[in-house]
Amino acid sequence: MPESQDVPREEGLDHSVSLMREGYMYILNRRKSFQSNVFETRLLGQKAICMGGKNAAELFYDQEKFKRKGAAPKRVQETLFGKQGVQTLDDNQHLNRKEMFMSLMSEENTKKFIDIHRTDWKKAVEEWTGKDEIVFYEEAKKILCQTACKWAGVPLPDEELEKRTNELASLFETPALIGPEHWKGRHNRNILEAWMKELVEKVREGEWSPDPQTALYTMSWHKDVEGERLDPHTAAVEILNILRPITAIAIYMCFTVLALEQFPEEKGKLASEPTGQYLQWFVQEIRRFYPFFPFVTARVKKDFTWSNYDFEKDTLTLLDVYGTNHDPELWDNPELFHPERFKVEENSQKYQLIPQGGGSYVEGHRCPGEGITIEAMKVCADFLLNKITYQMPEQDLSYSLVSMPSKPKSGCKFTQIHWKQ
Ligand code: HEM
Repeated sequence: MPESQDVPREEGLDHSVSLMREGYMYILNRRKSFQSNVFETRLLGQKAICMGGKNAAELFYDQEKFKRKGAAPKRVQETLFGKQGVQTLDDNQHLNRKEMFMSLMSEENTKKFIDIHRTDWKKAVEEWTGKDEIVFYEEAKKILCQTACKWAGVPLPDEELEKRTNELASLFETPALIGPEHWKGRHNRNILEAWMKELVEKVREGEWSPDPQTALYTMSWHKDVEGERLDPHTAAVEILNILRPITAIAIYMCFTVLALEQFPEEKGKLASEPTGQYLQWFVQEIRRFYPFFPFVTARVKKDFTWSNYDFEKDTLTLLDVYGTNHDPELWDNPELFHPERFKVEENSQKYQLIPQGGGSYVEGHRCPGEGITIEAMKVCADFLLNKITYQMPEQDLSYSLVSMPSKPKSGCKFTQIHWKQ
């Protein structure tokens, strides 16, 4: 599909309803029917540009051309992101904040994360073996919430685990819902921010001393571009920017279960390749193949022309994340689950495989948690394949391409869980 000479325009007053109705496929459907990787439409009562593909991703991550200020819809800020977080910053302020996140992702800290996570998995499996049935999604969220809090230096008594897991999960489960279900997410954000704010104040007053490598310590003492400490609310938002997405890896873990169920031949391939290379490809393919983020948003920073199209300052712009990962121009048989496609290194390129954003980690808005997401998924695959046996009773494992975020409908029920001998 060309970045068209005449960028097509979707006629009509507003297409927000179509976006909700078509979900992950909204942009790709139109890119295909317009035969163009860029088109203009109207969303949320304003003009919007939608684009997808490798060249569009490269353009979208050009910090000179796009900004994030004012780009996230209110319902997303009030649940998923929070206000004043790194997602909403530009230029030096963003760089300063992003360096703070990246300082947590060192090799040593990643190793610490993996060790904690393995321990939490073992503890959880001990409990599962005494139960008739578990819903894997619910259990994975608890394991991840526990790991996230330990790794971030946030104290979490066992009796609060379920409550905090549910609160954190509602931040990513409710942004696209309507009515009371959505308001639950907003309410829980207020509760969680108050919890984190109190902890930051305790750290600053010397009442709680987390390890200096942790998010709680780092965000409590971080200084912004003016050399000032973050206000406690902003520090709280950023600590939640660690705890929430780690808990959300449960969705990818469910898709890991599903991939092993839908494509059982993968088990043999994973078993016969001891170096871990195939596991890396398998995890990459899960992140490419299954839906998570449908798109990401920005606004045009200043007027510019690209492929004969005039991008006007402040126009809302959506980059098609799901559609780029399923783009027939970039992927052979994109609807085929085929981990071997990652043998070709270019396929992991920074503007092609973009389930967690594209471009640079430090200068751009690409997800800083990509590395630990991949590691957590590998730990999960190792437990499912090598450490435990389980049965999956009859259940609805289908997933929707409309509800966001999507996951297998049953949540993946397991019975007869045992340690592998
Ligand atoms: C569950 C799997 C995850 C998915 C699907 C995911 C996806 C994404 C996406 C699509 C973006 C936006 C990129 C953009 O705006 O251009 C993002 C940004 C971000 N993610 Fe993740 N993420 C995941 C896990 C994580 C983890 C584990 C962490 C932290 C430990 C994390 C922290 C962040 C932060 C702080 C940002 C904002 C970065 C910035 O604006 O500079 N994410 N993620």
